[in-house]
Amino acid sequence: MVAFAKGQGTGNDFVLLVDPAGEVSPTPEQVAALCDRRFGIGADGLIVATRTAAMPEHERALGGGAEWFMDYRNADGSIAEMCGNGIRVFARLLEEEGLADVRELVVGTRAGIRHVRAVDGGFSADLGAVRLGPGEPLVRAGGLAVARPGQHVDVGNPHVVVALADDDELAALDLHAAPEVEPPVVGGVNVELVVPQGIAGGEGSIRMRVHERGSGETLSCGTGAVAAAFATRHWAGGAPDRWRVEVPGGVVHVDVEQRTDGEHAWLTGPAEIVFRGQTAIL
Ligand SMILES: N[C@@H](CCC[C@H](N)C(=O)O)C(=O)O
Repeated sequence: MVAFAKGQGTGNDFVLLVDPAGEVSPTPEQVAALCDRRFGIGADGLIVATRTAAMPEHERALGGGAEWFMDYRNADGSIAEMCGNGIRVFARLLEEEGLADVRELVVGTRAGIRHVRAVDGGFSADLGAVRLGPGEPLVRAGGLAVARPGQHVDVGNPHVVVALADDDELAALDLHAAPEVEPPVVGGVNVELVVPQGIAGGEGSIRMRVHERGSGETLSCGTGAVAAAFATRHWAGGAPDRWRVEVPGGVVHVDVEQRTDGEHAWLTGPAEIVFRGQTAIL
């Protein structure tokens, strides 16, 4: 039996393992079994907390500086570079286990080093330089009569953001099947469907639903909220720098920070561990 924790951030939920020495190495089939909502624990993804020193290839690529590595898998067992909600839940787990000082935490990920800070009610994470991609993919989603143009956004992992006309159109979407993106993105893509709600007092507001690569429709996606904020800000002409993103599971905030390597996104939101147990799946 292996000890696990279950955590969530705005309803994006994760099975978490603490595996300091990197001994567990779950197979894709085991990840899918853990995340299965009927036969397993149930989650949108698996997060394994491992000491970076136990993962020499990642330690070399990151160049040191991060004691802990967040190894992220989607619910279907596929590997993802980054998880914006997951990194806050990861920080909460390390805090509760007494394994790190989370007032200022440095985390190794497949997308690079990420900085996380404890704030009132949750955590803020610098998700790095966000890049808008070229081209205008066409997206077909269940419930939309015609294909809509999208915006590629790289948040360390790939996203396509599509603007919808209004909240009724957002509510009527059927995201049981993955939206089709044309031309297709090799390796798959996360798709955010957004309705801009306006700008007031220097803060933009968006409502969003998401279909995550490897997990299906989820109640929230942190990197997706960042992608949605950056695409909407781009469509609005490059401002404002603070965004409120409402997802089915709650609200997160995105702040844009100008840095020498580009515009960084700070993602702020809640994170909690909801239960712990032992699993026979591993
Ligand atoms: N839910 C996450 C993103 C998880 C990875 C994503 N499904 C992918 O495959 O890139 C988030 O909060 O960012």
